Amino acid sequence: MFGAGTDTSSSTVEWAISKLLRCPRAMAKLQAELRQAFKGKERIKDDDVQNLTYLNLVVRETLRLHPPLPLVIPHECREPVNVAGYDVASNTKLVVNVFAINQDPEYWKDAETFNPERFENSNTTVMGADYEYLTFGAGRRMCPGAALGLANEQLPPAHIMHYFLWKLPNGASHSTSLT
Ligand code: HEM
Repeated sequence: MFGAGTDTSSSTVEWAISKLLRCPRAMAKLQAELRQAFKGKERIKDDDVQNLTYLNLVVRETLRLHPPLPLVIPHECREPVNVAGYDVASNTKLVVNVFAINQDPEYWKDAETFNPERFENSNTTVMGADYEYLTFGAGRRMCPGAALGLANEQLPPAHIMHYFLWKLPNGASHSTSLT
């Protein structure tokens, strides 16, 4: 529980900052949302960030491009089954490549681009109902901490982006810097 619930969140916060640094448009939009929401507030609390639309989109898009578990925990098949036309023998260990699925160009336009707005009018849920977004897995073994995980991702980036101005060091360009 500790492993599953800590590294997942901290790596996502790091990726969110990295993505925003390379996408000044999204960073400016997020900071505008935060400044508007926190006007006059001395401290930002959990409750303050739950309904921030753009922050939520940034987190979802970061988790699409950088799932903390790019290959989910292996699952072992207990009996022979046929999945989507593929025969899977019993005792086969299956490893789902979430990283590849989350960026499959068949389902995602400009799949590798960081674009939080793609979720604006989208019905894709992050909770395992849509198999093109598998960051939390799906089915009966999907992540039981998904709601907590998502909630954990909101406050740290909100603080970091609200209280500090960020830019790449030594004049590095957005397109060439490493992520
Ligand atoms: C961004 C945050 C998180 C992500 C992306 C994430 C992702 C995942 C994924 C992909 C799995 C494997 C699903 C599968 O095997 O099909 C998993 C399993 C699990 N997660 Fe998370 N997780 C997150 C946060 C958390 C938190 C906060 C907790 C608990 C406090 C947690 C507890 C667990 C546990 C116990 C399992 C094993 C479930 C099982 O095997 O039945 N996770 N998580």
